[in-house]
Amino acid sequence: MKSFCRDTWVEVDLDAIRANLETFKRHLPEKTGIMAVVKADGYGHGAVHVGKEALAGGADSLAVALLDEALILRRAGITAPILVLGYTPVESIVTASELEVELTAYSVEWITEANDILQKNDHKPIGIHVKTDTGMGRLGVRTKEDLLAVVDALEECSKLKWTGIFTHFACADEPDTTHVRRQHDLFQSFLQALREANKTLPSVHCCNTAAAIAFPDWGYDTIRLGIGLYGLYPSLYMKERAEVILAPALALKTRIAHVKKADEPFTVSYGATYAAKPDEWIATLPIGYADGYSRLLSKRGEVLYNGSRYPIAGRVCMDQIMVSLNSTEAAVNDEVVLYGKQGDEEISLDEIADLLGTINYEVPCMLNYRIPRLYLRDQKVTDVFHPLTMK
Ligand SMILES: Cc1ncc(COP(=O)(O)O)cc1O
Repeated sequence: MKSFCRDTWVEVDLDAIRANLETFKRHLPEKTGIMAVVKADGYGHGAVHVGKEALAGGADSLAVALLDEALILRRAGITAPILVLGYTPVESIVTASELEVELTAYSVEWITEANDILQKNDHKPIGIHVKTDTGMGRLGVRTKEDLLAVVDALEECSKLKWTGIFTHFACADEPDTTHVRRQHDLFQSFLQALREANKTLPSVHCCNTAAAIAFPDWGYDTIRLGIGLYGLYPSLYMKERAEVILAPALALKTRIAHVKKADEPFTVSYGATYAAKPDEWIATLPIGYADGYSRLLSKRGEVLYNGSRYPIAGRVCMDQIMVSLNSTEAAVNDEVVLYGKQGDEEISLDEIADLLGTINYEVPCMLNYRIPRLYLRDQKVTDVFHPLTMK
């Protein structure tokens, strides 16, 4: 029995995930590992399936934003190292210990309190990656003095092990490299300060996708590969550089739920903002803004049918959209592509991002629990996960 009852689905090509990983492995120095970033449910692609595929393809570890996201991966049987990149409230430290997940820290007070909590009931020790803020202005220590104080505090802890030091770049995807080079110089000065204090450095990492493409020799021990793993470029500039060729892994598809030909003019959707012309075919598709298909695509977005582009007619509804097929006759259950390729045409996530006035990262992250994910290998469905009906 099919595990979902509405003919709208995301397809994730696991061969593309694997190929993108291989592309970065070839691009990077041999000694540099890959930490697959699968936060935000794998940028909307499905953290468990993408995480398992990345690890099978040679990634050394996974990264998430939240401890709760690490919990889902552990529940799915993933035993590989997982780093939580964001802030974790110290009250959750026991959960991290039980899950054997590494956390990010940058505060002596947090470190001391975390260690006290773990010591109280002799919990398992956990690994800590120290975050340095070299110019992202988000999380991390900002001075050598604070960095040394944090590392000294860690070395006093019996339940916290210093296992990493990292920073995050704000502008690595831009043509002007002034900011990213300034960040990297500062990061290097932090590393030098630690060496001068006779500290043995643990795992060192600083590159996201953009920095891994532009500065592969900044790979250090590992890179944190996010958007590139999914076959998307961090910016148009990085796409045009084309130093690495990536394969988009995600497609969004649906089937026509209803179709009619206008014998006489009629209006379409809320607000009656679109008037169907005589002999125009209007198809209704079962997807809407409650699925994460933005209402901002009203009257702007297009879909692919029989390998051609057709415009959305009127306003995107909560659960449905209408498209104008012009004079093209269609039938219920015919397949329509909302994101992805059909024949020689493609509606890319970059195109959708432009229409929405955002970046490609956000587009797949918007696709939510109402849309099942179908995982493909050799263009055949090998697994289905439906967040709405499967726990
Ligand atoms: C700390 C951190 N590190 C790495 C990433 C991945 O970035 P890309 O998706 O641009 O590769 C995100 C992030 O928040």
